[in-house]
Amino acid sequence: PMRSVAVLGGGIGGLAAAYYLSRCTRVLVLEGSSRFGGWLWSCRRSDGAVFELGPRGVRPVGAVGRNTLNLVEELGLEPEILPVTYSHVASQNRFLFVRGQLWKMPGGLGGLLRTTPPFSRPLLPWLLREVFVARGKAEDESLHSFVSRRFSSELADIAVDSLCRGVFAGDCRKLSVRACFPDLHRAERSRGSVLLGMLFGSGSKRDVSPGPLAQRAQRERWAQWSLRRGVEALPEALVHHLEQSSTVELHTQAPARGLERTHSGWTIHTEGGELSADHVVSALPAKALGELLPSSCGPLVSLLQQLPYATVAVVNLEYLGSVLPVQGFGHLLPSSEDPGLLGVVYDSVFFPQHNSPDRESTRLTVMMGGAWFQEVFGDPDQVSPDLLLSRAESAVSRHLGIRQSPVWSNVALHRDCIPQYLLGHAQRVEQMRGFISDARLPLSLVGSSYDGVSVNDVIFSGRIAVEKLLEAQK
Ligand SMILES: Cc1cc2nc3c(=O)[nH]c(=O)nc-3n(C[C@H](O)[C@H](O)[C@H](O)COP(=O)(O)OP(=O)(O)OC[C@H]3O[C@@H](n4cnc5c(N)ncnc54)[C@H](O)[C@@H]3O)c2cc1C
Ligand SMILES: C=CC1=C(C)c2cc3[nH]c(cc4nc(cc5[nH]c(cc1n2)c(C)c5CCC(=O)O)C(CCC(=O)O)=C4C)c(C)c3C=C
Repeated sequence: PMRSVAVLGGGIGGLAAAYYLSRCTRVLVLEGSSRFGGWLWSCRRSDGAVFELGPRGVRPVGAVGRNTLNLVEELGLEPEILPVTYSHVASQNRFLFVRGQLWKMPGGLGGLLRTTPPFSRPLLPWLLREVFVARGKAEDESLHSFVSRRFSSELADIAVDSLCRGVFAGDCRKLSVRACFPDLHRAERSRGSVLLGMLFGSGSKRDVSPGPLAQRAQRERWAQWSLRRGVEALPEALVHHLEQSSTVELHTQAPARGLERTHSGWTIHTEGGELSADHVVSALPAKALGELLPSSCGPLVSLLQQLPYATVAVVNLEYLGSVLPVQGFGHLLPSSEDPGLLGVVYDSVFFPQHNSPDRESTRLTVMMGGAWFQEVFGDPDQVSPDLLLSRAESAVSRHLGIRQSPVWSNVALHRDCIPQYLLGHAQRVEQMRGFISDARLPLSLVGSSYDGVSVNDVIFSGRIAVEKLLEAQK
């Protein structure tokens, strides 16, 4: 029988797993750093302004989106929620910076029928042609190759290249379509076409029934949401909830240093001594788990070590007044335009509630590096924050014509913050889980390293792991 579970890692994945576990067993959460939340990190200035250092918007769509909203409601966070609807200018206007200019991404039927630069042809004929393109034969394929084959290489070079930089900070020539956009892969497999998959469904996995908040999101057509005190309020509410429970113990500054198999489970080595647990839920980055496992888990360790990560520099800037020449969610750059500069988010457009109440200002976030970090900026340990700040300021000036200097800025270097699901990722994750099941290891894999990187995916991974664990106990 399972009497205790140790959750390693107190990011959103670990906290979500602890939340779902706390109803049925004793839980110990070990977080290595001095705070919970991992990459969910909101900088709250004393005047009330909020600047996001990590994620800034969560999408309410799909089973995973509904699941997060159900959690938000259960935690009593509904009064804190800041929705952005589909009709909002931030959802309608998405920009690309190509050949030295900003272009609005085409939308609606008119956008599909007309030639909309930077594309050289209307998009509709490419979409219609896609229905007749034969299924791919390979087990997995890069996103660039998938979109070039089924749509057009121009769409892959510009739109998909930029999109992958704005979600994975990664290179679409190396990222896996099956792992990064499983719906596209499934649509081709089941319907023979992405378009037909979108129209008629592609046999997606589990569903989650919407609670009242998720129903409200559907009714009001939310495109994304945040919280009044920033997205970090979500892990904070989870911690607060878990602290009330007599069966949960939470520790920060408690990094796991090693794992050893025992007859009934694991011994966990920490700086403060040894702990035991019947089951371990790892919500650590894969490579951190790889460093903890014993030599008997060699094949699993080698699979965990094959997952690379990208480093992103995040520069938050505040300008006095309303200085943007366009309104929208932000702009992305394809790698051919400027490999080191991923894009700029126009934070004050979609969440003006995070502006300082004392002055009218424009808040922007410049994101740099990603899969190109080393090539452009060199060793992350050596790069100076001043250089990153000046690259960010000059991008804002060049892309948006904003000549004034920011009145406030913050530079953060997020080392290895986002896993890169390269070709074969999904098969490797299957092999990892196969090894765990064959070796009967009391171990679950949760977090952004395996089944999706969005906040929604990571929370859902915690829920699924707990459900599988409890099913196996029956
Ligand atoms: C800049 C940026 C922007 C993003 N934007 C969005 C967005 O807009 N929308 C969205 O949905 N997603 C976004 N994401 C993705 C999302 O934020 C992450 O994928 C998600 O937060 C990862 O959560 P996690 O719990 O899996 O991992 P983490 O947050 O990495 O948590 C892992 C935890 O484990 C701890 N740890 C490490 N080693 C040990 C050890 N040995 N012992 C104990 N603890 C240890 C770490 O300190 C950390 O707290 C963004 C990510 C970044 C970096
Ligand atoms: C480290 C990874 C990410 C970088 C770099 C990044 C840059 C970036 N993002 C936007 C605007 C939005 N991104 C949104 C969602 C989103 N972003 C990331 C990661 C990075 N973004 C993830 C994992 C997600 C979640 C995707 C999902 O499937 O839910 C959103 C909100 C949703 C939407 O409207 O699409 C916005 C807005 C810009 C402009 C940018 C610039 C480099």
